[in-house]
Amino acid sequence: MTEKLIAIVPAAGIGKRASRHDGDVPKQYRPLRGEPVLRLAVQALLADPRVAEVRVAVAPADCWAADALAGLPRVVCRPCGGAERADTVANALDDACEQAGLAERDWVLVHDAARPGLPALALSRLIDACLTDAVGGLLALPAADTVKQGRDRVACTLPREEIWLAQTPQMFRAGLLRAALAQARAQGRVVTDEASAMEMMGHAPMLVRGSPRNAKLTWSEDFDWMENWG
Ligand SMILES: Nc1ccn([C@@H]2O[C@H](COP(=O)(O)OP(=O)(O)OP(=O)(O)O)[C@@H](O)[C@H]2O)c(=O)n1
Ligand SMILES: C[C@](O)(CO)[C@H](O)COP(=O)(O)O
Repeated sequence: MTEKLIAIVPAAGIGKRASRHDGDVPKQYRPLRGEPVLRLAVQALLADPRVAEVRVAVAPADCWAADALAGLPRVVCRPCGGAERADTVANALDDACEQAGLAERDWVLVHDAARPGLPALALSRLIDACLTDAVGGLLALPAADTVKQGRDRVACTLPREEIWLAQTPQMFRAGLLRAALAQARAQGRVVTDEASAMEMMGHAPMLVRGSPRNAKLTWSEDFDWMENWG
């Protein structure tokens, strides 16, 4: 592999939906099976030796990341957090270019700090698929249930063959992703994942099968079932 592959982990969120009380630590620092969620997410990325470095983007006033990441190899923690997830990722990409010489054609895996269960096989499936692709792609799960559209009442039933639920990591070339996030920001559009920004530029990211184990901790009760998942 001639181009470098690095990972960026946005970890600057406050975890509002997962907090039980005012003053709770953000969800990425809460323990799951005895380890901070962020540490588990970073370890999952480090499991693939092709990942040269994991750059964790935290809020400028963060006071938990250093402990959560202590002793892990190939990890850099940077105060790049922004107002929205996309701002954190864009800041971290700029920082990686300036600070670590990340080049336009290098590959970047963006992975949520709040996804501690990424299986090694799913990660290597994504990397294998994207390395030979012009654009890149993302892990996602095909819809398993019948899919309804509507708010309080069903407006229609959608063809589930075309519905995928986006996960992370999402893997793109650094230059293309930077341009896509900059364009979304300039147009005032808030994107919730990297693929959305790429789509707005006319690209069609590859859908690579993810894993139910790679679920995101979003709500407080997610900690209960993930803790007990054998
Ligand atoms: N300004 C932000 C917002 C989110 N994230 C990160 O993006 C990931 C996925 O976001 P989400 O689950 O929405 O986390 P939060 O924004 O923290 O959750 P909430 O919306 O409930 O506050 C998390 O690892 C979170 O730390 C980030 O780095 N910077
Ligand atoms: C990027 C993401 O994990 C894809 O599913 C997700 O969109 C991020 O979380 P949010 O709840 O949309 O903020």
